[in-house]
Amino acid sequence: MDFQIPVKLERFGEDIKRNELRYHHRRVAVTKSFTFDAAHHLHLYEGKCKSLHGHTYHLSITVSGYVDEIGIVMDFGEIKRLFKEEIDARLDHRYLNEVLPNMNTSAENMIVWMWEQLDRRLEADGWKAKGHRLEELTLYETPTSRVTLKREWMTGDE
Ligand SMILES: Nc1nc2c(c(=O)[nH]1)N=C([C@H](O)[C@H](O)COP(=O)(O)OP(=O)(O)OP(=O)(O)O)CN2
Ligand SMILES: [Zn+2]
Repeated sequence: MDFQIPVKLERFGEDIKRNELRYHHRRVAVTKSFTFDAAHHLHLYEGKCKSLHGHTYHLSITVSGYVDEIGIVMDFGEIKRLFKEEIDARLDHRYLNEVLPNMNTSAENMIVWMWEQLDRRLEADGWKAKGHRLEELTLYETPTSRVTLKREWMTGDE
């Protein structure tokens, strides 16, 4: 039996092709946000945070790259996989002073450590060779306290 593509559907396909031509190779940033829970205390700190306590941390990861043939920069699911393997698997429901023994577990120190893990992983998985870059991380320690790290501050391009 002959199958005919309806004219309307054919036109839709043409529209998609035109869209590809227009947006392919545009650099766009994609962001995905996550939470994890952990306990910690601060050394060299006078105040309540020198005692053991916990947070539900919120982390937003932003990666930029070129829009590909199907119209995406990086699957949000892929960012989730990086987060799960590099951050969540190591920090969720852990005592941070134990799993990050060489640093004081301030939000500032933690976000630089997270940057190093994610950036190394983008390199190792071949994303950087395709032009992808880690652009920005934002880490909320509480709903009102957050730290931010941008690519230019890590590379000295500011
Ligand atoms: N610059 C930083 N200051 C503080 C950090 C830090 O990592 N970097 N950490 C802490 C404590 O670990 C803890 O996060 C308390 O933070 P804070 O915002 O003071 O939390 P509160 O819930 O008390 O905030 P309020 O909104 O004022 O109730 C301390 N400082
Ligand atoms: Zn804290």
